[in-house]
Amino acid sequence: MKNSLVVNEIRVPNLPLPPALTGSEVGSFTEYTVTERMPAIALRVIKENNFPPQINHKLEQLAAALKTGSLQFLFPDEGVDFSDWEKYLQPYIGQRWLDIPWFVAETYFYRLILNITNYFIPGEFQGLDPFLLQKTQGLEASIDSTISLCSQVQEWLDEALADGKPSKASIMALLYFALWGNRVDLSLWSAFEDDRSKFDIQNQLTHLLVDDAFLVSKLLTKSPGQRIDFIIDNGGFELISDLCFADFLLGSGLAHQVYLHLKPHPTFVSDATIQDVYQTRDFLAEGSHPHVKSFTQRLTENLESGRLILVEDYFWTSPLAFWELPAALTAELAHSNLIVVKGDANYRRLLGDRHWDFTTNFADIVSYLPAPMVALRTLKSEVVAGLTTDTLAELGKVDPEWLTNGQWGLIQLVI
Ligand SMILES: O=P(O)(O)OC[C@@]1(O)O[C@H](CO)[C@@H](O)[C@@H]1O
Repeated sequence: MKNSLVVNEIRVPNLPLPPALTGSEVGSFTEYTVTERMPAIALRVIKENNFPPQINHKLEQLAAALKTGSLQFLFPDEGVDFSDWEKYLQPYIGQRWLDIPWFVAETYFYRLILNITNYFIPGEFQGLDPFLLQKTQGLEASIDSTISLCSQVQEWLDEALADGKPSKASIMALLYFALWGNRVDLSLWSAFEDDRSKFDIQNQLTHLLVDDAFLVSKLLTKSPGQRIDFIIDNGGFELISDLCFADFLLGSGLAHQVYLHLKPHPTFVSDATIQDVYQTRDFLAEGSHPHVKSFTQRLTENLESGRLILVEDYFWTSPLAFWELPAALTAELAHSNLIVVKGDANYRRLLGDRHWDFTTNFADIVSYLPAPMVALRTLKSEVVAGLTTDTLAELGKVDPEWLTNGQWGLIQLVI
């Protein structure tokens, strides 16, 4: 962990911290999210569930408060993190949702939805995922892509067995799938259906702002039998892409153990929990395609043997910056040979959701990490680091919405 500072036993970036994003930035995507997208998410919870009127009324009040209102505190519930949230919110109580750091507002917004819907209260709605309908629909919509990906992984595993080692091309392809997972459809496969190892990489590469995929494949093939840790993002096909990647890492011998770090409760609508992994496995096991069935059998074997380990921690649903990782989690991740950080919200956490100059050296910010890390992120928010001025000039010309439309990606490795 080069050039990181130690402050109160927490390693922080050895750079002055820029201000955090807030919803009060007029005309920003952050403002649009807090004033439009988040209220719509709260109202959709009403539509997609059968909560009683008193719960629905509180959800309507929350939706209305986001635009101009002030933060309300959690109603007492039995959530493990209840007292932590009292601490997190202390500096912000009474302030407008728009004026507090966006990452605090957003992580808290989802915790408040669970508070309102009695997720942590014994009774009819305890443990009920308010976003379950969207997660189920996402799974059902990804069947074709899942069959294609499981068939391709089977082919790559057979090749690795025959050649005595996995190909870098297969590792890179799985990195691209893990990156674009939440929008993959069959259009990603090459026009030549019979040669799926070359799925539409040309399109991928033109939309990658930083592509360290080859360097990651070199790191993974340098010494097989490693421990790889995934900081997981969304459920649905993105989770299936991550599970396929883990399947390949274990099946090809590149990894002897893979950890999946999941959310301890539903959040950000589609973020995956341990329960989502089992529900995804069970859903896929019901299918009849042989490659999907063998994938789910290997998944079960890897879970039962302890080669694939599912863990959760309330840090991943907290508003804390990645550099505020608790000591126990830092010590755990220090055992990893590579930490794979998935998605936009986890990337925002890596950077503390702050206004870094986009050309700031990415490694200088995330220098606090206890192991090598690769970020796989499609851009959906106005936070980024590690770009060149040429890239920025080009992007401004070709796509003014490049920061937030999810059409551009990063594979950024920090050793
Ligand atoms: O972590 P993901 O699922 O990739 O993206 C989640 C997210 O970054 O997307 C939205 C921005 O569009 C934010 O509200 C939220 O933080």
